[in-house]
This record gives sequence, structure tokens and C-alpha cells, in this order.
Amino acid sequence: MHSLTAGTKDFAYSPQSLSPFLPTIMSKQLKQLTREEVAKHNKPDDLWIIVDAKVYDLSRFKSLHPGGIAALLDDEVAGQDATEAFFGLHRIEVLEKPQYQRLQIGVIEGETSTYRPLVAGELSKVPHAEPTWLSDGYFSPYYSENHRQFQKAVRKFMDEYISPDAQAREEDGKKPDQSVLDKMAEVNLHAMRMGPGKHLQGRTLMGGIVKPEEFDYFHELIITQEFARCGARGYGDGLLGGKVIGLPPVINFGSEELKARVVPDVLAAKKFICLAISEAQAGSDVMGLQTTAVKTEDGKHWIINGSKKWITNGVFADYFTVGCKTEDGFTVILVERGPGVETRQIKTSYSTTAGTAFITFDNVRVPVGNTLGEEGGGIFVILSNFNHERWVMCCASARSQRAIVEECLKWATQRKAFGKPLTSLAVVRSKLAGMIEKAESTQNWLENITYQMCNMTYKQQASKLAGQIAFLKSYSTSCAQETARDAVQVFGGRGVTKTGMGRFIEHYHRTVPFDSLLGGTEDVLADLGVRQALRAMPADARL
Ligand code: HEM
Repeated sequence: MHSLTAGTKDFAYSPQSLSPFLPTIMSKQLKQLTREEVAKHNKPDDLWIIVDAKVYDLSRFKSLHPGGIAALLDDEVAGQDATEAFFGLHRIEVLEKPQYQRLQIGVIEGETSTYRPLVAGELSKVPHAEPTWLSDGYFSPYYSENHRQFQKAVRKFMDEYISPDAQAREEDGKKPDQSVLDKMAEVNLHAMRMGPGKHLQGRTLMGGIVKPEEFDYFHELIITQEFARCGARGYGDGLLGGKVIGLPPVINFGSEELKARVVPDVLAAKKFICLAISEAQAGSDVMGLQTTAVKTEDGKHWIINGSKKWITNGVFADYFTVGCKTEDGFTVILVERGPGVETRQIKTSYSTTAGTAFITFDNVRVPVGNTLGEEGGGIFVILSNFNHERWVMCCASARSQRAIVEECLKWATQRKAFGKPLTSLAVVRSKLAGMIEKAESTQNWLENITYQMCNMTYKQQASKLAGQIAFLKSYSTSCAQETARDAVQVFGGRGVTKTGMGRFIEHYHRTVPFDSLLGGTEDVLADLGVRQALRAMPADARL
């Protein structure tokens, strides 16, 4: 998606990954050729083609071509203009890859190329590929000039540093590269992802574009949405998703000593933290958890025993924000990796780059000073971040749906079936309509809620927005799943193929159900929204 920069096993693309090669390619003398001249080179050992006014010599490459030799020797391809056929079968990034760029020997005299991938930081011109506030000619009451500058900088950062690593790690399943995490720390992205607040004080945000006291939820929305564009769901979580949910309890409920010891290192990505609540026996039912914390006789330590499952970033975490059953009920305790703590990778439908873990605690000794909030008051610690956490998920869901819309619009325009572009088929247009409506409605609702968050106190948010956010989360992820299903229909077999044209659709379709589970399943959240509404029913209301 341009938004989703591409990469396959043999091919990890990002606009910047090309930069070291550009001088070589540009200095190569490209011949000015006529179409008649190209047409003479139509034999297996002397094979030229034209794609987008550029001439490629495929004589030696043909036997390495992943699509086989026959396709290249077709009468309408060999020596001919194969632009349309090419874009029906390959993503534009194929031609950007240095090893394929070298096949270009010339250009067609007097003609210019039409197609190009976006450069780092650029906005897409494809309709609905960007939210309206970033689209030409539209207005928005929500975003200031500062938000716009901030968005530009975050997108450029994302395209330059994060996207290339995202695609490579999604492939090899390793943790995000430390150099990327360090680069993010330099501009304080890890801190900003925690939202507005005191933790931003004294920090230079994104090179000083936004002052800590001016950073609001729209800035945070921008970060989450720009990250979601990379189309690498597992990597997105690997990029310290565990910190986004695991650190707030420390920041909001930890002792000053604990915060001073833990928070700076986590925000600098020197240490990693995760939220460890769910267990094999209990997920959403936090009161049913079985991991126990029992105090030592001198009352100075907890002894923790039990296990946790599906813990994002757990594999590489140094700290674990753990929900435990204690004498007084449910208590949240910060556990540090050490004797008795073991983590094992769980293979889920998304990549292992997220570091999803099964964790066991075997007589783990933790100082009582690591208790987060009141003993027995763990439910408040966990609930306190639920709205924010779910809202973050809505930001990501809205943006990744939009990226799929862009993929589908491009594909349906460039792909021909029955001699016509897919867009000429009413059924395809109808699917596109549904996807666009969902992406736009989700974003619009999200922006309204974000505006409320910017203007409400924490307490007001808790009472007025819990239902709204629960509904939005449930709505976004059900829209997302329908969009994924429709996108596969539009892409056909490519929508279930891990490489090539439909690779982002396959990835999305495979990973999107996850979004409908975390932070509460769709049904649970929709029901929560209704229950919130019922609680607010006025006593004097009658038909
Ligand atoms: C500069 C010229 C070309 C290069 C560098 C090239 C490269 C590639 C690459 C890397 C793939 C693997 C799939 C992917 O990563 O997208 C591929 C697949 C393929 N190519 Fe080409 N190709 C070229 C021209 C053509 C032309 C002109 C045709 C004929 C219309 C063609 C037909 C195919 C087919 C049928 C596939 C398999 C597609 C699929 O599995 O969906 N290629 N090509």
C-alpha cells in the first residue's frame, strides 16, 4: 500500500532503501529508443520490453523471472509495451528494486513515465487513502497547523526508519531492531505514545515541533495512525505495544522510587515492559485469575506463582505488570525478570516479532514496594487505562482499514478481468462502497471522541466516554473484519497469497481478528456500551 510499503522474502522495499543505489542508477547512460527499435528485440536471447516508457532488457533475466519465461515471450509482451500486463501482475515496488532497476537500458524517446511510488513522507492522492483532514480541499475543525506539521514529521520518520524494519522483521519474526527503537527514543516517540501527561515534561518532542504541554490526544492519534500504515500487525505490537498497556499502571500507581527506576529506561527503550493479565483459564474474567501472590512472613515480599498467556512483548520483556490473586482480592504487582520467571514464544496468527509469550512464575520473590495501587485494588488499576487503551486500538483499526481501501482501489483500477478493469464490475464497486463507508465513518466517530477526550477531565472521560469508546471499538473491528473479507473477494487468490500483489490483503485478513479480541471482544464491548447507556437513562423518560 504505498501506505503499506512492500517487501517479500527476496525483496524488502522502502523508498529510502534505494537511496544508496540511486547515484549508480542515475549515472548509467539510458539510451533514447523508439518503439520500432524495441520491437526488433522480441526473441528469447534478445528480449526487450517497455514498461511505463522505460525499456528493459530481459534477455538474461528471463530464466530467473519468478513468473516464468513463457509470460515474457508472449507476442504481446516480447518487444512490446507490456505496461498494462505488468501492472496487472506486479506491485510498482518491483521496478524500484535495485536488482531490477539495473535491467533498464533505455527510455522511449519523447515519452515520460507515468507511475511512481510515493516518496518518504508524502501523502497519497488516491481518494479515501488519507483521512479528509489530510486530503486536498477538505477542512477539519479538529487539527491545528501544529498537528499538520507533526503529522508530516511522523510520516517521514515512519517511512524512513520504521517501514523498512517492519517488513523485514515481519518476515523473520525477530524483535524490532534496537536501532529503530533508539531512533524513536531520540525524538521521544515512546513517551508520546503514552499520551499527553507529566511524563512528557522536559522532553523535546519530535525535534521540538510540539511542546510537551501542547501535546494532545490528536497528536497521539496521529502517531498511532501513522504507525498503522506500515501494514505489519505483529511488528506494530512488537514496537513496544506492551509498554503502551503495561507502563500506565506503573506511571499512575507506582511509588516514586519505582517510577524513577523503571519509567525512564522503558521510555528510552533500554528496558521492555508488558502487561500480564490473561491466563489460559481466564481472559476477560479478571476476578477468575489463578496466579497467586502471597506475602512472606516478614511482610516484605510477595511470592508469586502461576502462569500468563498471550502476553504481548513478554518474550523480550524485562518488566511484567502482573495481575495476581491475593488475600484481599486482585492486586497488580510489577515483577522484574529474574529467578523463577520464564517466557516462551506463542505462535499466533501474526508474526513472532510481537514477542507474544506464555509466562510462568515459579516462586518469584518480589519486593512489596513493587505493588501498583492498593492491595486488593487491582481492578481499579486495570480499569483505569481501559478507555485509553481501547481508543488507541480504534485509532489503529480506522487507519489500517483505510490502507486496505487504498490497496483495493489501486488493484481494482489496474487489474483487468474480462477485458475491462475490475472497477467496471458493479459488484466490485459495491464492495468498494462498503469499505469506504466503513473507513470514513470509523474515522469520523473517532475524531469526535478524540475531541471529547481533549476537552474532558479524566473523570468525565471515565463516565461519559466508556460507552462511546466501547461502541467505537466494537464497531471499528467489526467493520475491519468485513473489509478484510471483501478485500479478499476483490483480490481473489492473491488475497490469500503471502507475496506479490495481495500480500497486504493476506496479512490483514489473517491478523485482523486479533483486533476484535484485545481490549474486550466485540460482543462484550457492545454490551458494555448499552449498559452504560442504560445506567444514564433519565428516571422521568417515558414514551
Ligand atoms: C522488468 C520486467 C519484470 C520484472 C523485473 C519482473 C519481476 C517479477 C517478480 C519479482 C515476480 C514475483 C512476484 C512479485 O514479487 O510481485 C514476478 C511475477 C510474475 N511476472 Fe514478472 N517481471 C517483469 C515483467 C513481466 C512481464 C512483462 C510479464 C508478462 C505479462 C510478467 C509476468 C509475471 C507473472 C505471470 C508473474 C507471476 C505472478 C503471480 O504469481 O501472481 N512479468 N515478476
